[in-house]
Amino acid sequence: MNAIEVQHLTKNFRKPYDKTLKGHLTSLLKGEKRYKEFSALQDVSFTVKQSEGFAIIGNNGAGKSTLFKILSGIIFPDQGKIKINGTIAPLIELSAGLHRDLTGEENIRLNCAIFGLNAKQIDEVLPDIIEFAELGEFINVPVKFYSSGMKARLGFSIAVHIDADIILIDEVLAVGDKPFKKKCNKKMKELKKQGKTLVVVSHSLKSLKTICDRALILEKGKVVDIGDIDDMLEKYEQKASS
Ligand SMILES: Nc1ncnc2c1ncn2[C@@H]1O[C@H](COP(=O)(O)OP(=O)(O)OP(=O)(O)O)[C@@H](O)[C@H]1O
Repeated sequence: MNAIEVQHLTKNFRKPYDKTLKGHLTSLLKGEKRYKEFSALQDVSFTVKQSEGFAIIGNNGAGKSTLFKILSGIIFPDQGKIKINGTIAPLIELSAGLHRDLTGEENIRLNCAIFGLNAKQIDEVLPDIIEFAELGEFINVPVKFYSSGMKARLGFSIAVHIDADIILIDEVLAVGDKPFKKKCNKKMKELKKQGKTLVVVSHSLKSLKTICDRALILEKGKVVDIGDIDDMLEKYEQKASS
């Protein structure tokens, strides 16, 4: 069964023309357009199978985060269809989903409640999330005082413990230290064995190899290729070095 089906997805954004204030005012008076439209995603189609590890690879600005935001329901596409079979836990951008004035523990409770866990379920899962995050005393400190690595620990730990069917992981492995990255990789492999679907964005290609079965290469919002992870990484690296 497919966990995710994406068909002909297109997302346009508006970018202001690079003009001086005088230029903008002149355009305004002349009734000229002050923005140009561009496609962050253009006719993107792919499927992710259940319990598959699926990587999205692409250079800066290729559209990876935009695609993740659409999959998580944070923003909507202009065109295209998405079908998600199951519950989804998005771990996108480090601080997204974490409230800066709440402590680590309060953020865990809040995120679990938003995901639909009741008070008893939250009490059950809370010790596991705290233990995995390894934040020590900082679990009782507001998140605004956390480093990016600490936020990544908390976000990752919440996302992998709330028992979602599909987990979206965006670049979290880039900021964690070596022992934590190792622990995350191990956890992701365990989750796959349990039948969870993982969709991962990372510039750390080596770690993708151990977690993902297939990959999609995005370039300027368009799908270049989809296939076996080793083939796609080789293709991407060849392109980068040419
Ligand atoms: N809200 C927005 N308004 C206007 N343009 C945007 C918006 N969000 C993203 N973009 C643009 O869309 C394009 C794709 O951005 P996106 O963040 O999805 O790329 P990415 O592949 O995740 O890049 P990176 O690897 O640097 O994180 C970029 O040109 C970016 O400037």
